Amino acid sequence: MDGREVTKVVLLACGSFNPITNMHLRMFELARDHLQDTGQYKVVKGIISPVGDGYKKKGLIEACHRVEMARLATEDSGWITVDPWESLQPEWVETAKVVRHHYDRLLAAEQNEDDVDTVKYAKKRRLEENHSEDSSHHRRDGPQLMLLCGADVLESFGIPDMWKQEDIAEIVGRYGLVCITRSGNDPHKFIHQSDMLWKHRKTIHVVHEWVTNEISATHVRRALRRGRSVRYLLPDDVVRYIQEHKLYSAESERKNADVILAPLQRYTGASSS
Ligand SMILES: Nc1ncnc2c1ncn2[C@@H]1O[C@H](COP(=O)(O)OP(=O)(O)OP(=O)(O)O)[C@@H](O)[C@H]1O
Ligand SMILES: NC(=O)c1ccc[n+]([C@@H]2O[C@H](COP(=O)(O)O)[C@@H](O)[C@H]2O)c1
Repeated sequence: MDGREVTKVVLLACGSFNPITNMHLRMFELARDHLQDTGQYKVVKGIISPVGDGYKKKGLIEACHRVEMARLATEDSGWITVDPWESLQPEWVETAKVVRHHYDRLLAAEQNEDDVDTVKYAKKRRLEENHSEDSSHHRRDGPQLMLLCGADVLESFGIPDMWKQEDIAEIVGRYGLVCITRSGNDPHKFIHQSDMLWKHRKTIHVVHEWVTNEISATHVRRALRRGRSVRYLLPDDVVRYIQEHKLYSAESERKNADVILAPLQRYTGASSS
């Protein structure tokens, strides 16, 4: 240690997790190693937040199953947990709102710890109230919340009408982003080509996954539909759960097939057919 302060970090991953794969779990390990290697951060918790049914992505099975599979997958982890809040919302929730929700919960937990120390709490509250987009989050002495995602999600920031610009600015500027490379994506180039991401490049941590690992949930669902083994792509308990509940068939893959994805419905005013 060189005397620099170490910031505690909570990593939040939002996604379909349809179903959760070993790669989703590996993302957390890669991100933790990367951040801790800098000597600036200590990752204290990981949160998986499966999206709600209102997201209406093609083939998205019921949230209760996706949450339960994520719970089974993380049962043995000492630091990764599943949070069902987002999955229980009746409508799709924008990711910036999900991040805010978890940040508020972290603040509330700190507040409970600090209740005895009113001077310290008042100071912290003042810092929060005077926050600017860029800095308040990093001045707190409690854990910092960062969004964890794959490079495909970072590159989706560039899809017209998919994300609000102010949401992107809030996520990368106020909280921070950890992005795992994925084959077919070039996050460094993407950041370089975006003025907004370039401005916030110091709070975007790109983690290079050298062992190219293209496990995707799409690939897993396809294998299941065809009666192929998915063992070693998913935790054994998740494989058993899928078999017991007969999840993922040609029929489940047709779910939402004719529906416009919720973010596009919201921003373009388009309605589902
Ligand atoms: N192989 C991978 N490498 C890096 N990131 C990944 C990988 N698989 C999933 N992720 C990331 O995990 C998060 C949740 O992903 P999601 O549930 O959409 O999985 P997915 O495999 O991309 O799903 P689908 O194939 O259904 O689109 C996203 O941020 C996504 O980028
Ligand atoms: N505008 C937004 O906040 C926005 C847009 C698109 C996707 N997302 C989120 O990104 C994640 C993407 O998941 P998938 O890769 O499974 O589609 C989901 O958690 C979804 O809610 C957020």
